[in-house]
Amino acid sequence: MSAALDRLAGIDTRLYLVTDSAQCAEAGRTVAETVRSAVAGGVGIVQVRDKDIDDTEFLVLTREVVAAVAEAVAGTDRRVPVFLNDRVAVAGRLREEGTDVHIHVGQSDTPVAEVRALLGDAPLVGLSAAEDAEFAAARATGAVDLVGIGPVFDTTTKADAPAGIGPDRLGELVSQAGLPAVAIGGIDATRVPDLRGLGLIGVCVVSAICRAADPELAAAELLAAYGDGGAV
Ligand SMILES: Cc1ncc(COP(=O)(O)OP(=O)(O)O)c(N)n1
Ligand SMILES: Cc1ncsc1CCOP(=O)(O)O
Ligand SMILES: [Mg+2]
Repeated sequence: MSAALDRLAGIDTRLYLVTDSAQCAEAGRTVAETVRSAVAGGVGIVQVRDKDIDDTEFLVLTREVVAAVAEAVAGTDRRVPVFLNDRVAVAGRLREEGTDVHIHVGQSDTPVAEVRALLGDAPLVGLSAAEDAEFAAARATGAVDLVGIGPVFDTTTKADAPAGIGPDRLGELVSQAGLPAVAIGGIDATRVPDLRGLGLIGVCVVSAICRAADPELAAAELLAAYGDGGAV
């Protein structure tokens, strides 16, 4: 666990934004504008997620997001990593160009060992996991930096998501995980207090920021409600 935490050094993991291009557009903003504002409000990790565009469009979108993060952190010592959802080939292309991007994969996506074979040791790798066998397999690879557990609450953002597991079950899973863990699914500022003290390194949101009238304010409110996450 401590080796995995070492690889996250310097990152404020408490608030992790996963982007949704359609939700940002409905709110009247680009993804990049949303990310710039949310990072200014305190988001410490960004994941680019869009299931409706091809790799070329995803490459362009990710470049915009990387630039938005750089603008938001300019003049500070903040390290705000950008993860790509699935798209290992796009991540490889960006890394070859010298852009420091990272990868999040699910259980049905490119296997973690393959991600490492393609991208090497440097990028952070996140994996969705929700049961003991998945955590054990993740630990056995020695290649997973953090796990995403959820949905913790019901969500409409991810079409194929199962029902929320609730904070109590989440707490059990976090203690089984043996890896740094973030929670995802249906999280907003009213629910964040229920996720304190569960041993998480942070919470992930999509709609709570992408649909917000003011992403900077939404991020600041989420962080105020989460605080230090509660004593681990
Ligand atoms: C941080 C984080 N945790 C979980 C997920 C879900 O990933 P996955 O199960 O691969 O589902 P899709 O996001 O690909 O629909 C995530 N994206 N991020
Ligand atoms: C990508 C993903 N994986 C599990 S739930 C989810 C979507 C979470 O979206 P929201 O924060 O809007 O409920
Ligand atoms: Mg996936």
